[in-house]
Amino acid sequence: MELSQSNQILYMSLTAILIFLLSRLFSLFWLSPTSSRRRLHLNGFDGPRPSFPWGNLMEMYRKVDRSNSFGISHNIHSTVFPYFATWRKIFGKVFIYWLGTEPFLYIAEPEFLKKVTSGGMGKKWGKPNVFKHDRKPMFGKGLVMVEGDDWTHHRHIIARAFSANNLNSMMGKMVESTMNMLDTWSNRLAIGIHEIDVENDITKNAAEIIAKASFGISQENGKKVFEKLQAMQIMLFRSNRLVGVPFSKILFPKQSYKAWKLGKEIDQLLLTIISSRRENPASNAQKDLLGFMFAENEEKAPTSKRKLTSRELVDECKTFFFAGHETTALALSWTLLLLALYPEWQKALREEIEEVSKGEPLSADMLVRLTKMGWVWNEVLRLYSPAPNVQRQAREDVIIGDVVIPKGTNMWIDVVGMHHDPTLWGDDVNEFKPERFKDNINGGCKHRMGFLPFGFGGRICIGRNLTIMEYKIVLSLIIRKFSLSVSPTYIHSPRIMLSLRPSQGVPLILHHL
Ligand code: HEM
Repeated sequence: MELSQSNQILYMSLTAILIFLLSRLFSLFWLSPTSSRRRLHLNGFDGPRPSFPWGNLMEMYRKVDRSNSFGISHNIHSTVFPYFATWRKIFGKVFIYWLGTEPFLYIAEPEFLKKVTSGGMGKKWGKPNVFKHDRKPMFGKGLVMVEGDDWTHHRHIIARAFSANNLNSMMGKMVESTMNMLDTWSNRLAIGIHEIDVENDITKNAAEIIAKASFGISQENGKKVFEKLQAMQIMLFRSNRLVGVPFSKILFPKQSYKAWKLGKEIDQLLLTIISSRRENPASNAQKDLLGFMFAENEEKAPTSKRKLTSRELVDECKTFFFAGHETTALALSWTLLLLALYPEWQKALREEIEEVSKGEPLSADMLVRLTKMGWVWNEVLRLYSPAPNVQRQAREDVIIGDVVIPKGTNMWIDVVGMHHDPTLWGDDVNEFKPERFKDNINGGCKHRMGFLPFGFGGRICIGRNLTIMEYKIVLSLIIRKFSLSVSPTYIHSPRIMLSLRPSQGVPLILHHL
């Protein structure tokens, strides 16, 4: 009798817990998104109808033929974002769509973007939590992800580590890695292989450069970190995550476990590098970002100021690797393709390099004088922006006049959409015309927030000086030595895989000059 009574109590308690959990889940994943949707709708934001629990993901993942069978067109927006292109025709340049149960405010209208983010509004936006979870193995609590006072503190220390002097001291590492890549290209040419998938090699080279620049790979542990970071990159890249869908991680347990395990190994190795540098201050003086952050952290920061912990330094090293190498490699790969397509620009840049360097090795001062290369850089970032979108999430209600963007709403800025918008750039928007940047740093865009390859506001990319330096060095070394033309096997198939990639590689035909 007593036993059955205690069984009954246990049964009732379990039922109560289950009902409580189910109602919490119901409220979190159904009631709360539904009420957000109603609020957004009342504030005039329309958009495609979401379904539970996918939101609009099913329409977004629908297969479309993305290859451009009619030759190479730079009019890529409807190829890379077919769903946005369709919804824009119906709902305009600002609307709401859903990733799972997460509302996203789509923006391809720079004036609207300015209104909701400028002045005091900037502080109301953070980074979307939904991506923080998804990208944790890559960025941890590095600069890309932190917010508030933590962000100010990290940004301050890291910005100083990225000073012009520090960056200049890294030039040698960039030249060294690139020369090794070019030697392998020469060897292939010597045995009659002229077709090279430059994207593949450029990405490996950029990964090596950023690893050297971030934490050094001359020692065993550095090399291991580099290899594991590359393995993680490939794995995360292959994983098809259902961002925003509740519990979607449990659908991919093997990948999640592998990413977690690799992440732990990388952390451990980086922690070992950091402790060995702490214990041996002589090796601390290494000219890489970790060394520079150490210097800022340990020596220059007043003792009263909080320092970056070893754990935070680990996350920053991973952040530099993931935020820095693929983006730079893509800018270079798209550039090589465009220079192969437009030999007159290849020639112009080659002449400029010779004029500036007079055959001498490049110095930091010479890089600044490669102005035409600067126009090409901007034009490539405009047409094929490696970072195709910028995101934020409202940390509190954002009120502009009568319109309220409720706390928790994510913002998705369609950079590709704005960079290809004829109302902002004119009828030649889809043409490769580097000279549009000749007398205008905004390339003649009618709105200063219409050209955003590096994001905007306080969170603008911290690595942009490093990346342009690497770009100019690698590109100069390549076009000084080789002529480039497009291989008949090239298929123009730009695709979004986190970044904007040539999904079938960039096979080019190379010849020694
Ligand atoms: C062509 C190359 C690159 C492109 C197109 C690019 C683009 C971007 C964009 C769009 C953002 C987001 C800005 C925002 O949210 O408003 C960003 C942030 C960031 N980038 Fe880059 N990036 C490049 C190279 C690099 C490199 C080489 C590094 C480091 C070595 C780097 C490190 C970062 C970091 C740490 C952030 C976060 C900044 C913050 O939140 O304060 N990036 N980048």
